[in-house]
Amino acid sequence: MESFIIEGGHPLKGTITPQGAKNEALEVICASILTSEPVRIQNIPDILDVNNLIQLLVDIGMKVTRNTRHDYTFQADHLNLDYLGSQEFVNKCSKLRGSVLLIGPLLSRFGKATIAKPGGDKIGRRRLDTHFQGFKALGARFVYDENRSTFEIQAKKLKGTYMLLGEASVTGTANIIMSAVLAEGTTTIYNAACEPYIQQLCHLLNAMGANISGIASNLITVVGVKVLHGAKHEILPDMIEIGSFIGMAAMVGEGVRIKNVSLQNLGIIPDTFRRIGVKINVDGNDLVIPQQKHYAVDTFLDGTILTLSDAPWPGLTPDLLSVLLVVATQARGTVLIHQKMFESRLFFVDKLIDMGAQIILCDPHRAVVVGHDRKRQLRAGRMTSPDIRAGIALLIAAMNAKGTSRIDNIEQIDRGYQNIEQRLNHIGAKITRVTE
Ligand SMILES: CC(=O)N[C@H]1[C@@H](OP(=O)(O)OP(=O)(O)OC[C@H]2O[C@@H](n3ccc(=O)[nH]c3=O)[C@H](O)[C@@H]2O)O[C@H](CO)[C@@H](O)[C@@H]1O
Ligand SMILES: C=C(OP(=O)(O)O)C(=O)O
Repeated sequence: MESFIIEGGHPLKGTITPQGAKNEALEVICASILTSEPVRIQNIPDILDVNNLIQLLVDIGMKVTRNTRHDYTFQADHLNLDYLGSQEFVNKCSKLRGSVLLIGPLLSRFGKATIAKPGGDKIGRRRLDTHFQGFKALGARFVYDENRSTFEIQAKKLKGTYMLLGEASVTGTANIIMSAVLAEGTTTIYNAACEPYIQQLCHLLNAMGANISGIASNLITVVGVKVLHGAKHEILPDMIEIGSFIGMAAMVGEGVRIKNVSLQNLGIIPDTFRRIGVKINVDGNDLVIPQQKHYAVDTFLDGTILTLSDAPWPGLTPDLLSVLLVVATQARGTVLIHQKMFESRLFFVDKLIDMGAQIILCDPHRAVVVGHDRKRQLRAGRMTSPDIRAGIALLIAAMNAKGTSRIDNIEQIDRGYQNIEQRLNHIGAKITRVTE
């Protein structure tokens, strides 16, 4: 097991470039299953979750060529679907959430798939109902295999239909779109998720010959086609990593430039940081976060306490609330963080309270943060990373704290942040990776 040792109090200064987006990578890599021709994908982040998914695809028989570190070609001309029946496949799926994204393309192209319990952050209930709803509406049948705790899913021919999703599930929408592209007739998906991850998936699928419209809205229309072909695609910068960098630049920065952020795809993220007082200057496609002695949390127009809550896109992504929360601990003012989607994502605030932050955890979904306005520095501590975003939030707290902190279970952080200690050390941090 690896840990980070963090010497607090070293400011960040300089330029940092975001990696490609984890959640988009998981979707578009899986889309390559839909054709026997080569699909080339650039800007793939070199992170645990993505590498585990690529390994899973290799195990199924995908030909994978690594052109350069972040540039791959995938070709699914001879897949070994028998592997889906192995226990090894089930075990590997349980390591990452993204494994659930294999189902749509396999069902679509080969008429069968296995639904094994996916892994991912333990941040509360993570239902797959929306995925099932979509597959069922398209005509798939499910058989539960008690021995393996999997669902075997089959469909001779998927048929397009209208569906109104129970909730705007991100991976659910991706799966349904990938099932519908080769189905017979037209599929209309209402209450679809429309994150940039989904938009990018649709652009790739259209480049492969699919017929998808309504991209970026919650009403997606997919007219089925007979066959898809190869294409080339570039993954967007990771908006969650960009948000994490904005947070650390505000709290421990002395002037940080975040390069090539693709501003138009960040949605409400920059303005949300501005609401807790963070100054963000836009310079072309870069964001520049100046050093700020103090930053003050806004109030609502009527003077009441600001609430930041998550919502399906274009609302605020839940994946940045932990970072916003930690940044608020040194702001002037008070903010209520309301994590609506997940019920176990705020418990990490106990660690921040141990470090001296003023936080009231009202219930599993809501925490009130009363900022110190930098009058009291956080204390160093020993902690463990419960999930990927709490992990990065604790890392930010540790960089800000007085003394040396330790974060265990950093595999959680490595799932989504590429060489994070090297990249942060390059701009001034003092973080060491230790193995124990
Ligand atoms: C690999 C991947 O892409 N993971 C992302 C994806 O996970 P994932 O696709 O697994 O998450 P879903 O969008 O399915 O749902 C997330 C949770 O929110 C709830 N829910 C969802 C939609 C809604 O309108 N209301 C609601 O309450 C669901 O019941 C579930 O508990 O989307 C999540 C929500 O943005 C992100 O945190 C994850 O980083
Ligand atoms: C929750 C997340 O990841 P996953 O869905 O892979 O668990 C995340 O990226 O914040």
